[in-house]
Amino acid sequence: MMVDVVKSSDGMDKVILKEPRGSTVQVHLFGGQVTSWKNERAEELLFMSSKAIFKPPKAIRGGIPVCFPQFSNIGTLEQHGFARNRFWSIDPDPPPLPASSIKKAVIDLLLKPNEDDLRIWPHIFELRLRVALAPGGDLTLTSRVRNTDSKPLTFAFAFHTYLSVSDISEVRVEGLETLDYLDNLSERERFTEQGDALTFDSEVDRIYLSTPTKIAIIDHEKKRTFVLKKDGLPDAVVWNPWEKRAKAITDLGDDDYKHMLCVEAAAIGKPITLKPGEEWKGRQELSAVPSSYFSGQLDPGRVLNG
Ligand SMILES: O=P(O)(O)OC[C@H]1O[C@H](O)[C@H](O)[C@@H](O)[C@@H]1O
Repeated sequence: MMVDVVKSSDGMDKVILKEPRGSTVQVHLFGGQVTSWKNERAEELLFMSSKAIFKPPKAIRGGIPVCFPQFSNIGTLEQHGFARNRFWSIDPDPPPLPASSIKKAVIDLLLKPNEDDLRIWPHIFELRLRVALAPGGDLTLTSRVRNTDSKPLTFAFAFHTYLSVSDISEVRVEGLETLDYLDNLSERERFTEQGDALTFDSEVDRIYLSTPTKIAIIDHEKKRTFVLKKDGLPDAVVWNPWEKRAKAITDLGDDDYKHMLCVEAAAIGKPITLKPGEEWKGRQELSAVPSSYFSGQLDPGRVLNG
């Protein structure tokens, strides 16, 4: 297991995690943002925009930005909250790892409010992000928010995960059937998903409420399935901007929408409230499974129930 800190003169310091079979993860201290996750064949599993800007103070378009303490424009703060636009620090003395994590490459990042943050959001807190790469390449993100203030703290949270897909028209998402969702494209009106798996042929921007803990994202062309497991994050956002909106997003290439899908473990429908001294924990675990793993037969039922 290797953890390297790479200093950079442009302020974009990053951490590289490596496991013996060759998978790697890259985390930028700006935004506490995972910007790359590669399997042992060095294939990138996360989407990064062809026009991504690696320059503060704007969040990087791709990878896994953290939305905290607000999701989208649901609140008075900047879109998706300020955490993704701040410099985080490395915790040199993190709490001990559970025995099951001993073989992982791990880094703990911390975000505490600065004076500007306190002016716009008067709450003292500590947000810890643990990024862990397991032998074999599974990527686990664990966030902990501790209320270190003397009054209650209420927030929303999302791991805004941009998955890399070969062709969005060939992608299917399983695990969200029959659930209720808020449609961001119609003023967050509540709808119920029909029985079929989710496929894509136009813009999608939905907050699925109280989802199962496993979601499968099946990329037919690549013969690859991403399995997203989550804990403490009841909701799941699914977003693809499609052609027209992609063109309006300055740091997204015109055709980039074809190769990305955001599936985001989140707590939005019921914001989290912590009493003074309390701590909340949310976890998102990602694995990429080749379809040949299921003897050439993609069987998302097995992925979801296994
Ligand atoms: O452009 P950003 O602020 O990064 O937001 C990108 C997208 O994030 C989420 O997925 C929201 O549901 C979308 O409504 C939003 O467009």
